[in-house]
Amino acid sequence: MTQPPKLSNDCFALPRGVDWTPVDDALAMLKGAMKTVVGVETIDVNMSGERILANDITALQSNPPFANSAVDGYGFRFDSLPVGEQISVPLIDGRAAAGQAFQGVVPACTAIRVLTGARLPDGVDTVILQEDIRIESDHVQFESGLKQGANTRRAGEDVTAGEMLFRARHRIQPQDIAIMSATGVQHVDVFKKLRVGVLSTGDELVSDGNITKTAQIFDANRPMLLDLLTRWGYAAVDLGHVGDNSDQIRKAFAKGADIADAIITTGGASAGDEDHVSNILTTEATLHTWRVAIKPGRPLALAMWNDTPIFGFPGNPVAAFVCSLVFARPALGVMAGTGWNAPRGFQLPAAFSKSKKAGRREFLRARLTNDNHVEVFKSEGSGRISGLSWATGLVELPDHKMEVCTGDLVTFYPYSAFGI
Ligand SMILES: Nc1nc2c(c(=O)[nH]1)N[C@H]1C(S)=C(S)[C@@H](COP(=O)(O)OP(=O)(O)OC[C@H]3O[C@@H](n4cnc5c(N)ncnc54)[C@H](O)[C@@H]3O)O[C@H]1N2
Ligand code: MOO
Repeated sequence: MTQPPKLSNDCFALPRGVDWTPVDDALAMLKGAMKTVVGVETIDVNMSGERILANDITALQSNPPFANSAVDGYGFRFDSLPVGEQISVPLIDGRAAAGQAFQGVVPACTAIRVLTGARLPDGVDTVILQEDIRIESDHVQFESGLKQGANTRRAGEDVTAGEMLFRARHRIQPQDIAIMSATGVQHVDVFKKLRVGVLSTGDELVSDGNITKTAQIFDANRPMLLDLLTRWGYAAVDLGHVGDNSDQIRKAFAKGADIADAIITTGGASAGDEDHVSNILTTEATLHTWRVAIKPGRPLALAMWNDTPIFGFPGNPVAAFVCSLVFARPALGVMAGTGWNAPRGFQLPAAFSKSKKAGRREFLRARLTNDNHVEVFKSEGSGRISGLSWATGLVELPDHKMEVCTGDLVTFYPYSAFGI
């Protein structure tokens, strides 16, 4: 009688004889396989948040466009001032305010009222704060000691007309909209939004309404991933959910490939009796990588359905989330036009200790303690969704590492490193 295999009781063990793909190899494969698939459109700059520039952008005018006052005060020509410790110059009629330029030339050795943002009148190159003067007999009086040009902003001191603001492939942030607007850029050429379909699979799932059968659960992955994709600036396409049924899954893939540029599915990715996603992708699509040495997320499929990439992620929500950040994010970035963006992590001391198997990369839900150590969530269970909200990022334990001790430097990626 043949003996059963030795007990592993570790669904993350990397069994002998299976070709486990290291995370870096899977990422390199993805990087090589992806290309930008979206066209270009011209849009108003004020609608361009999170969009990806298709061309370089240069300033159409300088910022500031003209020399102006940085404060409310009094302006004069510096080198016309009388010499001495106490200075007194006549105040002329008129004033310069933001949006209301003074018409005329301020005579030498006189001062004029100026307000913050006012174009510097001709004949003025320096401004004194109103708090530093007194006015007596229509004269502005103050102590010497100012520098020429004080309290003024030079034309173009921030950006000059023609200067490069952003390179193509830059993802536009709110602050970018400010500098483009300030420098007269009103329209930008951006890549059309990448359309990414999200499909949940599993007989147990319920999307809306109430759970009616004893073995049903609410679909957590699809709303999470749709929101994630929206935050990344993509058009998230809800492909709904289908049961563990090959025909339904096949139909959903075909529909998804018609209306989206890429598809993320969750569930059915491992090799169980009802894991139809893996079966279909293995037999009917071009499967690029399968069984990646990562925890969570070991059973994951990266496949091409005709020309449409399908990311087949595990059903466990934590694994679906982590795999989306690690694999889908950079790959979708290439498809959408930003190029491959690896997350930037920080080396910080661990507030935890842990043993792990060599040969697989692990991502744990993590956050920073008050003294900037990295602490991890109490459980590694990849159905423990609440830990994703407890955490403020992920800690990455490298493939080769077997032991992490308190105080060891570990790589912490705040969620913002993944664009969320
Ligand atoms: N004998 C083994 N069993 C399992 C292994 C293994 O190596 N040997 N690996 C485990 C790991 S790790 C994972 S991850 C899962 C991956 O399985 P599937 O991708 O086939 O996912 P499912 O079985 O469909 O679902 C797993 C789990 O997640 C729940 N789920 C699925 N979709 C959703 C959703 N949209 N919202 C909320 N929860 C969802 C599902 O009900 C299951 O509980 O396989 C393990 N088993
Ligand atoms: O790898 Mo499974 O990834 O725990 O949830």
